Amino acid sequence: MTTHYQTRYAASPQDVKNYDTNRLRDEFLISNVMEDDAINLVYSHYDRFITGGAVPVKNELKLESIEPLKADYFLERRELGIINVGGKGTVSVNGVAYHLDYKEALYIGRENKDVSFSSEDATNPAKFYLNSTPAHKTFPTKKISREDAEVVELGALETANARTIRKLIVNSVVETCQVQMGMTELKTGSVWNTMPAHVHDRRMEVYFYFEVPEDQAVCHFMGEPEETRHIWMANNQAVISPPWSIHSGSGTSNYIFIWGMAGENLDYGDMDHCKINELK
Ligand SMILES: O=C[C@H](O)[C@@H](O)CC(=O)C(=O)O
Ligand SMILES: [Zn+2]
Repeated sequence: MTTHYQTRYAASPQDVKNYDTNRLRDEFLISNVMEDDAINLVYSHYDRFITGGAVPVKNELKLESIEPLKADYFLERRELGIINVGGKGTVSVNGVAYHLDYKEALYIGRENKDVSFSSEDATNPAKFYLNSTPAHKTFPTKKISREDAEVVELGALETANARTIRKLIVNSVVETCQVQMGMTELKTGSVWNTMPAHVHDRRMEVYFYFEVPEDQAVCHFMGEPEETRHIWMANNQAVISPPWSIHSGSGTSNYIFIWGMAGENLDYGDMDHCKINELK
């Protein structure tokens, strides 16, 4: 068995107010995303968004359906976004090979039966980060290289939030039903992401932190703007952000993270910003 999955249910902000540290982590933190020779998946009831990782080392890994989908194959009614955060690797889609270098992305449309993952070099395996959402239509599979990304510079060194946003799987770059993904890289000396924070009640979001140095951590903030909580996170961990929650982090060093979203619209800019001095 190389595929493991967990189910996470959706929670009301009224309930989450009462969660202690462990309960908050059990509901929202995804601690084991990347495991050698395994596909690890978390099926969230927020927009039925699946977060996962595939790390082929000795063997090629096949994307298999999981029980909650009640589908003959994984992408029967779903689409999939992938970003490689490891060594060079290949995603094969119905026999067509897509080579993904570090930080390159692939969008796979609905109804592709055979998807498998392999690494070029077992000593430096590919680490495929996966986000999948229900899809009503089949859009073409497309590789998105670093040059294809829409790039935005945000923040400033003075406020420790200077960062580069690379929109990889967004509707100006590739057609999707609902999944959107991109990558945000903090400049050296900058530690704050998504500050000023925002919410978008129309979409849930998942953050996956990587390139966090071994002895450092990211303190991720969640919750309604007037009722925030924090989750300390290590390298290669993901966190689910409910639609009603802010999603913003501060690291003890700089780091990179992948954001993935799904929900009501595909409008990246549709955010309700919070005033920094009004956060509680
Ligand atoms: O809804 C959009 C997402 O939260 C991220 O793209 C925000 C982000 O990467 C940042 O500001 O650092
Ligand atoms: Zn957001």
